[in-house]
This record gives sequence, structure tokens and C-alpha cells, in this order.
Amino acid sequence: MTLLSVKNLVKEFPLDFFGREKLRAVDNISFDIDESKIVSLIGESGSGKTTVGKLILKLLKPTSGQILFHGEDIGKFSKNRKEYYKKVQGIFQDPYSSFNPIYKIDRVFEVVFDEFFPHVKNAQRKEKIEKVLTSVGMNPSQILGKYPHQLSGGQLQRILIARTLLLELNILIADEIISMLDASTRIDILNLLAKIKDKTGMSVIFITHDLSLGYYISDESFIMYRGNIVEMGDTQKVFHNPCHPYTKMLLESIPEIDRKWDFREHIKIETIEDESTGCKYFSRCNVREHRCQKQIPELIEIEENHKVMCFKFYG
Ligand SMILES: Nc1ncnc2c1ncn2[C@@H]1O[C@H](COP(=O)(O)OP(=O)(O)OP(=O)(O)O)[C@@H](O)[C@H]1O
Repeated sequence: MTLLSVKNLVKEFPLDFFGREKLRAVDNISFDIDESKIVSLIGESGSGKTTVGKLILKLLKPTSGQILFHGEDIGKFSKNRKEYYKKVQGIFQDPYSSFNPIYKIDRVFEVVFDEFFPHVKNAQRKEKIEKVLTSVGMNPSQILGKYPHQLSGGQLQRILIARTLLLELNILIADEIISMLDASTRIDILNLLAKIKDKTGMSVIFITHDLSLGYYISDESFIMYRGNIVEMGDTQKVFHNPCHPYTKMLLESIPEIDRKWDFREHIKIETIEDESTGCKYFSRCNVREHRCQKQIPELIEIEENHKVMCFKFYG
């Protein structure tokens, strides 16, 4: 079942005071998120990943296009935001920023009850909080009553994940949530998300610049480049049969333990020329054709659940 449909979404930011110049951070993207799926949005810094997450979380308004949640335009939830946020929530890179340092950890749970379930009595709240903490592998007696600075980044991210379990979410936007954590804690958090997905049917939009993490965790991968999704589909297909030159370049850039760094293997990065009428990857592309400078290719399906935005695949 489709939970979320993004249709021709565009977000522009004004670059000057009068808004005469604009930056198109998200450029006409469309995708669906089905139930119980982990979907990675992967791309380099500035490709528009976080902006997509913020648009879905209604923290920004789209310039044009639509986001449908269970078939309803999310703009319609403006009067009833709580209904939407009961089902769609986000967790961000820096866990410390989600906690107020002067309050004990317990408060992040209390806020959820006060906001969404004010009728729930204290004893029942405590029971539920302990249950969700236990289900993310934490011992409530060692966590509750502590202040944020007394816990590690990994523990705080786990607590934020536990908090979402109070809500029975449909969609969690996880924006670089493990980039501040060490390698083993990262894997623990990824496994936890996968476990919650399997158990509850929640879907996760996992935003990352790290291809290996995207590969490890996701059912589907969307590769973003300067506001466009240039390749998307089943993660196995995108990673084992990469078709867009940008996806190929990203995959070739992943360091491997038995391969020494050799700059000659890597594609040189040219300065980005103004290619406003054509493909945004034109100036970096090693398979470019004349038409790429003038026209923008559409995403076309090259096999089931695998699309690419490149003229090379046009018939
Ligand atoms: N509020 C804003 N005002 C103006 N420009 C913005 C704003 N937010 C984002 N941008 C610009 O939009 C583009 C996309 O930014 P975004 O944060 O979505 O990228 P990202 O792929 O998430 O990058 P990162 O991985 O570094 O967070 C960038 O060029 C950024 O500078």
C-alpha cells in the first residue's frame, strides 16, 4: 500500500532580498513510499535531501507540486497538524539539539503524551515509556531521571527512536541520524530501525550522503544530484547495475580495504558550467552527448523498479 506520494515537487529558495534570483533546491521530483519500506535518499552535500525531508515534514512549503499522505494533500493537514505528526515524524543528525539540556530525559516522552495523548494517566505513561525504552534495547532504570549530557549520542538517538514508538508512526524521516556516531553504534541503530520496520510496518526515509549505509539498510534507493533524482529503484538493482554516470562515479569512489587510493581511477571533477537548458550533470559527465547540453532527460524505466535520468538509455 502506498503511504506517501510525491508528485512533481519543486522547492526554490530566494537568493536575493527581492527574490529575483532563486535556487532550485528540489527540482521536479516524484516518488512513492510504500508501507514497511526503508528508502534511502542518497546524494552529496547540497543535493536537496534535507529539503525533501523538510517538505514532507511540513517544515517548508513547496513552490509547486504535491505531497499526498494516504492520498490526501498534506496541505490539508494545516488545520490539524497533530493528526499528521501522529503519523509522520523526523529525527535529525545532532541528537543533542532535540533535548533541552536543563530537563531530564523523561521530558521528551512527557511532551509526546501532553501533545498527543493528554488523557493518559501518569502510571500508564510510565508503563508505556518503560516498554518503548525496553524495546529499543535500553534499561529504563538506567536512562530515566538522567540529563542529556549524561548520555552518549547513540543512547540519545535510541531514546528519540523510542519516543517515535509511542506514536505508532507510518513514516519516520531519519536525516543523517547516525553520521555523528561511531561505526558499531551506527550498525546498532540501523538494525534497530530495520527491526521496527519489520515489527510495526513503519516506513523510513533514510537521508544519507553515505552510499554504503544506504546499501546496508534500504529496500529502495533514490540517488539525488542538484535537486533531481537521477536514478531510483530497488537497492540491489541500483547498486549492482548502476546506470547513471553520477551513480557510477559515486560507487567507484567508495574506499575499499584491499584497494589503495589511486587518483587516476577517479573521475576528475570539473567546474560546473551554466547548463541551465540541459542536464545538470553535463559538465561532470564522461559519457555526455551533444543533446545533453540542451535538453533535460526524463526518468525512464530501464527494468522493473529501476529508473534512470540519462539520454544513454533512450531508445
Ligand atoms: N532555507 C534556505 N535558504 C536558502 N537556501 C537553502 C535553504 N535551505 C537549503 N538551501 C540550499 O538548498 C540546497 C539543498 O540543500 P539541502 O540542505 O537540502 O541539501 P542536502 O543534500 O541535504 O545537503 P547536506 O547533506 O549538506 O545537508 C543547498 O544549495 C542549500 O544551500
